[in-house]
Amino acid sequence: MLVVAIALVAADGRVLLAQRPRGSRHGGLWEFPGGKVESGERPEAALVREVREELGIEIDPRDLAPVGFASEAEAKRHLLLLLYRADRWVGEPTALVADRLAWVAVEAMPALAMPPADRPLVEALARPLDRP
Ligand SMILES: Nc1nc2c([nH]c(=O)n2[C@H]2C[C@H](O)[C@@H](COP(=O)(O)OP(=O)(O)OP(=O)(O)O)O2)c(=O)[nH]1
Repeated sequence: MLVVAIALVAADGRVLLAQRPRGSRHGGLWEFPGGKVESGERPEAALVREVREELGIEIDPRDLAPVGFASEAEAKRHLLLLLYRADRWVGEPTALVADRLAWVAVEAMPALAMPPADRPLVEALARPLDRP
């Protein structure tokens, strides 16, 4: 299963997380907005579609930069999760699907309940901030 997700980075460095609806798989956990890539769909096009559906914002695919990926064995399938980042978008993100949204400092993410695959991605996101 190929999933694409986005780290929307605000001017103050905080990143948008979405809380998965209670009752769904991983319900209540905080994640990067995104979703499954459909058959024959370009990953970047899937991400542009997902943020439109879930957040009501528009992103130019040229503003998507790769951060890293996670490869995670699940019970009945294998999850390949690609994380991109974007510093530019049009519109104000709205919780159209998630229970709620929050702008979170990357340093605060390890304390949040997130799906296991997201842990290495949070580290990848934090890495550029470690540089002098
Ligand atoms: N969008 C997103 N999905 C994530 C993250 N981490 C993680 O393990 N996932 C998993 C949860 C879901 O199984 C899948 C995302 O697909 P989706 O959001 O379209 O899935 P869905 O609710 O339909 O869930 P399901 O069919 O797997 O039950 O990737 C993340 O940071 N962002």
